[in-house]
Amino acid sequence: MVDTNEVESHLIERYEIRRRLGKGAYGIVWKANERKTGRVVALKKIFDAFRNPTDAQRTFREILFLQEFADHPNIIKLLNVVAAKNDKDIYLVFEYMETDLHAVIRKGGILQDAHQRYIMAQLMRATAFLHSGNVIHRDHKPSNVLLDSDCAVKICDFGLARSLSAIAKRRGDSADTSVPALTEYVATRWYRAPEILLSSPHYTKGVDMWSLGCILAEMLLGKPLFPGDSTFDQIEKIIRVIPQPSRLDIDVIGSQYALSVVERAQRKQRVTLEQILPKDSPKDGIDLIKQLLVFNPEKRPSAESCLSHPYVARFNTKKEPLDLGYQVIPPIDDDIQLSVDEYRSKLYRMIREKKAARDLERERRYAEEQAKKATQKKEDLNRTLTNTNQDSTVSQSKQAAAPVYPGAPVTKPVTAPYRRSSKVAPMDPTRNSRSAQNLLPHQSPVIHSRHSSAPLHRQNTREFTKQHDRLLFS
Ligand SMILES: Nc1ncnc2c1ncn2[C@@H]1O[C@H](COP(=O)(O)OP(=O)(O)OP(=O)(O)O)[C@@H](O)[C@H]1O
Repeated sequence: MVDTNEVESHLIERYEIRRRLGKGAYGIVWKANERKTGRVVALKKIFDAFRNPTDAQRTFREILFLQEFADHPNIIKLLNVVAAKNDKDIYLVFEYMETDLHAVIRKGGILQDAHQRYIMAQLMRATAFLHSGNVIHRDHKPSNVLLDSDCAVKICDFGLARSLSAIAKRRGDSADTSVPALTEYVATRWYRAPEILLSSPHYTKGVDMWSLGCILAEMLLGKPLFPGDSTFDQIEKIIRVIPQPSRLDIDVIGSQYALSVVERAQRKQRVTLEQILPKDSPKDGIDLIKQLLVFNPEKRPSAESCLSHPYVARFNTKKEPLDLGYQVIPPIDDDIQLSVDEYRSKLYRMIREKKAARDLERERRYAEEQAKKATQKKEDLNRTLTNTNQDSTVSQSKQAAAPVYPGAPVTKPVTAPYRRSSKVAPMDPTRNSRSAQNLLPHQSPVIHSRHSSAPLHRQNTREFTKQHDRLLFS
């Protein structure tokens, strides 16, 4: 039963709330129908989004990064941001996904080997894209991996994401791409890399790669690989499985406690990954996990290089770019906490500016497409005219070189009428390549039918904004 009191009336006017999808630490997510279009969306209410500077910063980051990475098919699309009338809560409207990886793993028996590989390939692509913008997600875990019935993956929840470029810029040292550890880092313990657990003063893209290793192991195992119930228990569970770190590996993370904690954790009986994982686990899958779950973050492979690993290579068939093309630098220094009001007004301004820039870009692309179409039309028309002239020339007289009418230019003899099929256009390799989806068994038992995913960002954007000044985005 949906408690509609939890959603403000101006949202109810716009969205029909269907059912609750999930509840996280920061908000509730509902499935809803946009009344005007009927499209299915996920509505996330962030409670008291600006309660204190830390929460305000989290809200700010989440929206900022969602906007930056919106164009990747494996990253959830933010369709709208709606401010609550109380100016405290914020509603985020997302494209709807049927389930998440946590729910699917918990049900058990749904994911086959091909699904698991395909999911990993998509996670690697999304992560490579984020990392290309020099951003780390910092909260990769199964409940942040959304899925649909075609096994398409979209990662969500960017509340902990951080820009490495911003840190480097602040330090005036572009080569240093690590983030100083922050006390507010609250990512789920089970997926935390050892350097975070050991309070390393900095961390890198390697933290996401560690979490991806944990996710793959969880898919094979059917339950979390390292379900620690305290920070030390977490370290112990990790250390007894992964290869023993060398002194150099421990020094690399620059944590003052690391050596003593690791030595204490090493007292536990060791166990191999092969002993923990099911007997029929694919060898290449185990190999990928072993590469990702190494103590020294510098020795973990990058997301991009993982895409050529045999476990995922066959499923890496998508052609969308892996590179954002620029580095994301948030307009607010991450280490300076602003007041709640400053965050709020900066956020609203940023959303509006981004939207204006995107509208402009969309219009530019639209104009470009139209110009291309017009040129094509003109060419087609010219071709048709030429053919008509040629045909009539041939049929009117066999004297091809003779002018059709006095003063007309001499037409060349036509040996065959123009036929489109006589010239075969070069094949677009991306169109005919079998997508990974085709390789997969369709319709898994619990992930039901997929909803249409028309290019939503093209729909009625202006109208929405005009309709209600609380609609910040759209
Ligand atoms: N676009 C979506 N489509 C369908 N379900 C979604 C969508 N977005 C989120 N969910 C569901 O809601 C849950 C919580 O979402 P989200 O992680 O964004 O919230 P959160 O409060 O930031 O969570 P956390 O406590 O993990 O930080 C997800 O695990 C997922 O089950």
